[in-house]
Amino acid sequence: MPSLGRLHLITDTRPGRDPLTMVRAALTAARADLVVQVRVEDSATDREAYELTREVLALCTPYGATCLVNDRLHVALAAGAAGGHVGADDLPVTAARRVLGPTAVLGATARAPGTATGAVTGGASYLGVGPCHATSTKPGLPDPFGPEGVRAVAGAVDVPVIAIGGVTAARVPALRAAGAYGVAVVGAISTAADPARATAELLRALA
Ligand SMILES: Cc1ncc(COP(=O)(O)OP(=O)(O)O)c(N)n1
Ligand SMILES: Cc1nc(C(=O)O)sc1CCOP(=O)(O)O
Ligand SMILES: [Mg+2]
Repeated sequence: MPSLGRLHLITDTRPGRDPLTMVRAALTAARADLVVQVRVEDSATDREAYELTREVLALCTPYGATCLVNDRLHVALAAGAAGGHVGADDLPVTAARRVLGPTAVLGATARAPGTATGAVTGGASYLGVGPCHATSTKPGLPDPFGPEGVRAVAGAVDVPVIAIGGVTAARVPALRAAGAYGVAVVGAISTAADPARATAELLRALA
């Protein structure tokens, strides 16, 4: 299984956003250290998800960066991505692992230690743990649980924990101290005036 990068950039495909420009900018700063997770709106078609994934892969490959696909594992496989990420409304982790095969990267969302240990037993290679802080990027999330929520999950598992939700460079040290291996962001890069610089700041905070 490939070693996992510490900085995960999740594509921002809300209306008016330009995910490919954001990915290009982040790659210039992070190169092989970046993991790009292709996440599309639920209303997007599989064809749109596939085409975006192929475009993201074409950007990532020359840098040696990793491309994952959120939710739609058939798109990940068809496009040739390194793996996928599933949560409570997606395929169960054991089924996702069967779909992707033994060597793919498989992320699973875990908000509590019990879910986390179950996901690892089912074959997750990393966990997305959040929301750590309040976020306006995704509606309907439970209340943020801060670094202490990350600590509870990280203490229960032996796979990398990727903290998500309202993550900024300034918040990275506390999340790392709580046991996060890395972080996943949307807004910290996609809404930054200078996305490449924002990426470099996140990487510095993670080092
Ligand atoms: C790294 C990471 N962590 C958590 C999530 C959230 O996944 P999920 O709970 O399935 O919600 P959606 O992203 O599908 O709306 C994630 N995508 N990545
Ligand atoms: C897609 C997603 N999932 C979350 C979770 O907690 O499961 S938080 C989130 C959005 C993260 O965006 P931002 O970095 O802009 O806060
Ligand atoms: Mg999902």
